[in-house]
Amino acid sequence: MSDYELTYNDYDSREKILPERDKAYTPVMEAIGLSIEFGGLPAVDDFNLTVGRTEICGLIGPNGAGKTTVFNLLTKVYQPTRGKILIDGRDTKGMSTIQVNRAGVARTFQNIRLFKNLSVIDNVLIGMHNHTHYNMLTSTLRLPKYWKAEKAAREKALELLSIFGMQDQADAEAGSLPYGAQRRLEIVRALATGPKLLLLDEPAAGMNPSETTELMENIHKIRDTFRIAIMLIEHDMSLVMGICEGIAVLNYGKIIAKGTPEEIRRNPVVIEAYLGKKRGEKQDAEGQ
Ligand SMILES: Nc1ncnc2c1ncn2[C@@H]1O[C@H](COP(=O)(O)OP(=O)(O)OP(=O)(O)O)[C@@H](O)[C@H]1O
Repeated sequence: MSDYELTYNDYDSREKILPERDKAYTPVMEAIGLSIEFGGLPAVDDFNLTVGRTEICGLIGPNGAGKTTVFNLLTKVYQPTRGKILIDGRDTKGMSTIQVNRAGVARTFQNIRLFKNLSVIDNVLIGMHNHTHYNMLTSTLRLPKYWKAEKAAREKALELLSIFGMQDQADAEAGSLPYGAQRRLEIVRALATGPKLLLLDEPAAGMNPSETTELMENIHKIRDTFRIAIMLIEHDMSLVMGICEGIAVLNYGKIIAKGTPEEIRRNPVVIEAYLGKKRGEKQDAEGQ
């Protein structure tokens, strides 16, 4: 048995890759023995992962490995067959997608899901409204408290848009934005829900290299400004290796390695299962 096999799912070893600064705090997310089956086939199998409060963590693996399913479990789109998820130390068993969002988990999707006919700022305000507190009467009668809350929400939305330099596009129709800007808007909308853990599903998909570099800077900026954790699924290895502090590698629903970018890069199991497969795919393509 190799060293890697010994440590895959060893609970204590999961703490070892947390950034030093996060070790004294309750992890923002702990998945323990998380599993889900579809039609008797495991899509995610005994998934164990701890994410530190301010960590940028990558989830990588070949197509169909189970990465998006993990995000769907963390956001309660699916309930697990076995195992549990703690958010900020709190068991999320039985929570709905809205409840887990209120508990601090927000996400973006592989395929952009904006309200394309609404303005940029309205898309952000929708994210915020889950968390705006005034009663039906205040809202229906447009009482002063309503206008005060709306003004504060608008100011906050503009501030969030300014992270990506998008405040001047606030009134543009979301669907009219270029592709990269729509992806950035999705991140702003997720941030508007005030998450402790932001899940980004392939944030760099379809972006050109300069947009990707800018995105990497912005992911850092978001983490540093809001002091939150970010977990991302990404096929762009330069982005993953460039910004993630901890990386987990999935293959056929199982974690086959966890470690720092450097550890992952030289892990023979990963090279075989993931990078090796890519090389094989490339050879197939070249052979055609
Ligand atoms: N609702 C579902 N019903 C049946 N099977 C599902 C369902 N959701 C996911 N799966 C299966 O679970 C497995 C993992 O899929 P998933 O989309 O999580 O992979 P992935 O790693 O995100 O892949 P990619 O990188 O291509 O997005 C696949 O075999 C998929 O067909």
